[in-house]
Amino acid sequence: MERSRVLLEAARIIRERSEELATMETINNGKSIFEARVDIEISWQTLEYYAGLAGSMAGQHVQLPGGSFGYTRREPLGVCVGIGAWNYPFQIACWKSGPALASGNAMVYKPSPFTPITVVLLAEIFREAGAPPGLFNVVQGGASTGEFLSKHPDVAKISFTGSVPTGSKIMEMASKGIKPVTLELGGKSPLIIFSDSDLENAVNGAMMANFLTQGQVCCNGTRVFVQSNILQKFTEEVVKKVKKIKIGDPLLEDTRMGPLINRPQLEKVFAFIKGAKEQGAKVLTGGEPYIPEDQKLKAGFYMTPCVLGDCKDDMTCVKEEIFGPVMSILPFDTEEEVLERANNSTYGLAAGVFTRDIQRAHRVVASLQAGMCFINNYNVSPVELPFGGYKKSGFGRENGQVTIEYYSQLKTVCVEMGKVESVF
Ligand SMILES: NC(=O)c1ccc[n+]([C@@H]2O[C@H](COP(=O)([O-])OP(=O)(O)OC[C@H]3O[C@@H](n4cnc5c(N)ncnc54)[C@H](O)[C@@H]3O)[C@@H](O)[C@H]2O)c1
Ligand SMILES: NCCCC=O
Repeated sequence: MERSRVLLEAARIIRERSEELATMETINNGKSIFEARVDIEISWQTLEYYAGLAGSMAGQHVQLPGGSFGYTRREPLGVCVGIGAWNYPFQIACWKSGPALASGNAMVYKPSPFTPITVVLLAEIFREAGAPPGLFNVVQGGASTGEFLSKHPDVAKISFTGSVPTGSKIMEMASKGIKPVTLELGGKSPLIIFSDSDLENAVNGAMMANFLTQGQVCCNGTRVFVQSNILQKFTEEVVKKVKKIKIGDPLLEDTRMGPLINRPQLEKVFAFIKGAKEQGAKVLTGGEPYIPEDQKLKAGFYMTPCVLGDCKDDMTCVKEEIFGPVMSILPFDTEEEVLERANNSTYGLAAGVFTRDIQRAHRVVASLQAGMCFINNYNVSPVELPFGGYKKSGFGRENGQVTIEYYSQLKTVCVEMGKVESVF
């Protein structure tokens, strides 16, 4: 209950300072203030949710023959390391620290060097909320700092959010110390639109699946499979909407797309688009540098959101995570065919299906190889639901009750009420 009170107070402070924190997050990352507000809301909800679970952690009592019994205790792991990506800096820190602290651990958190600011505010908030000094710590730095933390003998667990190659290195380092890891990695998720869908809903779902945070979202549904008989109509509607996305100063109320995180990321996205064209895809809209009129924004890393048509499954833009505002549209004919193609990926973070046929919706998600599946929506993140990947998208979960298991260990106590029956 003591942990719960600290988390609840931290959530209250975040709520109270939400406008300031959202503004700082926009400056930190470049996402629109509109989206940053949602991130901050999800963040305080996360702390509230785990505050609720903190007081209810309990073991099991098990009766054994002869009056003997056993019981289990759920115990903290110790010092947990959190290593975060730059796309959701404050929210990722809350997704990790909420369950870690609720379970009785301490945390050392390393944000991405591209977004170092807001997690420091989170550390101040935890202190103000009554967390003892040293319970939640921030260490700034890049790869070498992450490696130092991952190899440190005093660290009991590593929770990592980032790319597959770095995740693989983290796992290797953790294996040397036999440390548990949670890996929240990248994705190339399928979004399947059946022709019986509510078209407007499906188009809105595809927009949500591709263009939040300048397309730099791990679970984005970037492989949009559309049933052939609605391909033309769907594509026209998507392109119309994408052209209307307001790009510009992310601190302005009506902006929906700010700059990408940095120059290398922007160049990487352009290289994917160039490669897509060379492999035969057609740019239906966007994919160009965008120079805002406002003088102070001219050096920003802006681009116009892009839709690619005439895509094929074996194109690089369809197989690899782009991590930018680029949607690839792929036609399909049958359910069986689309399932096979959707699952033909080394990733398995998320997937979505739009259909009015309820049986089909559940049948399809049951066959999708993805940890987070959406039916008739995409990219909503309720803290009550576990989030995480299959295959190379990682393992372990964030959010939901199950995450407590990833931040604690189970001790079993066996109690003898009779005499020891020695065989010697
Ligand atoms: N599954 C999820 O929940 C989720 C959420 C957000 C982002 N992501 C993924 O993250 C990637 C983008 O983020 P990124 O570019 O920051 O990823 P990244 O792997 O380059 O870096 C992530 C973090 O790891 C640190 N790091 C880099 N090299 C390291 C090393 N050798 N040892 C220890 N730490 C190291 C970085 O400094 C950063 O803090 C994308 O692939 C995206 O899909 C996944
Ligand atoms: N909605 C937050 C998803 C985090 C992945 O990038």
